[in-house]
Amino acid sequence: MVKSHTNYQLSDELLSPVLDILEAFVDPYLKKGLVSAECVTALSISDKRLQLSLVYPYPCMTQYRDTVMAITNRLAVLDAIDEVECEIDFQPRVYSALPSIAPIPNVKQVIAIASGKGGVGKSTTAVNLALALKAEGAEVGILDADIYGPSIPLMLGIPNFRPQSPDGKHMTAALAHGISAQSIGFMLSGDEAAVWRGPMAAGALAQLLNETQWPELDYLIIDMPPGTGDIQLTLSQKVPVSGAVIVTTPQDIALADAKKGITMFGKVNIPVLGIIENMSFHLCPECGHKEHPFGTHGGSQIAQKYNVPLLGSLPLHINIRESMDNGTPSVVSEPESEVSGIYREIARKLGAELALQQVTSTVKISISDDE
Ligand SMILES: Nc1ncnc2c1ncn2[C@@H]1O[C@H](COP(=O)(O)OP(=O)(O)OP(=O)(O)O)[C@@H](O)[C@H]1O
Repeated sequence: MVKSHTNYQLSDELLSPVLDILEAFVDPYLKKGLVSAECVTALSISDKRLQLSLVYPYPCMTQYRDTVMAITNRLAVLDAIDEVECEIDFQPRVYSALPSIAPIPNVKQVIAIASGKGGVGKSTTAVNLALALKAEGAEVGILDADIYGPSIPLMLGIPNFRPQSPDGKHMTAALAHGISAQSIGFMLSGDEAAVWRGPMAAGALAQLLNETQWPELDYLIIDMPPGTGDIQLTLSQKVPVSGAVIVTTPQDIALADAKKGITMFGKVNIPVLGIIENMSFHLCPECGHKEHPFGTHGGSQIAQKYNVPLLGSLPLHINIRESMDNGTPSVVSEPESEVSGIYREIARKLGAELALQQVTSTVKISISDDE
């Protein structure tokens, strides 16, 4: 069946085997064939040279080369095709789990990164994840909503940035390592925000979010304040969030708090896209021995119990801390390292989970239309 968003200019005779081959290529993250996943947008042929356009709903630029090679090899078995020219693009939709809240101008999707408890590495994960999404081809911004300990200015190496207001209404965002950033830490000195009560803090954050002049962004990452209290709840109700991610360590206490986080997002109808287990294991730099200082399998157990994906597990690694302290997070300072590979894998999974959420919500709408 030819869908409205597709432009297939092949004879029926050729179209059918080409689509069969593309459908047999199952995307590892969407878990569907490329045709069912609606990634195949255009097909044409001239002089036995097939032109194929793929549009992914999640960013996966580091995989393009392998994907093109694999597809080309499979299509080359057809006699009618001598060469394949494959163009790949990434185009997320505008999507919020809370459609009653006005969208943020220029921002397609908002991802809240939360933790039930402080110190589990939420900000470290949020920053590396934002940079990993960028490395996979997305335009990304990050809002430091960790009002009682804004750490993103230091983590991105821009502690002295001060927003400007060219129009007297909006503030500029900082640009670091290719991503945009805004933080209460750019405006307040020392502990000024630490004395704010919940509603004041949530109000200030909503203002910071809405009054920032964000450039065109595919994803805005919000580094939430740690915990599951009033500020987090209010913030979740004021921001058009597309989905949330919970960062935890495998420790019992952190896991108990992560469960509270899942429950909190459930209350405000924000889907939890997955759990990231941080400081999951320690690799001895001397002998390579793997230790589990905070216990084992905690993240995967709660992921299973609450039926949310475990997006990935990060080691406790000195380079993660040191590169953050230097303002050049692992994903940019050591792009070829195993740790950066884990962050990029999580970024692809997260983008795909968001895309799948939208499919689920579209299905719900079309069912009610038929009634
Ligand atoms: N996987 C890791 N390996 C080594 N150090 C880490 C790792 N993750 C985080 N850290 C370090 O742990 C400390 C706390 O991390 P971070 O500030 O990201 O936590 P947080 O959960 O955001 O804390 P809070 O919520 O209190 O602001 C930092 O010094 C950071 O560099």
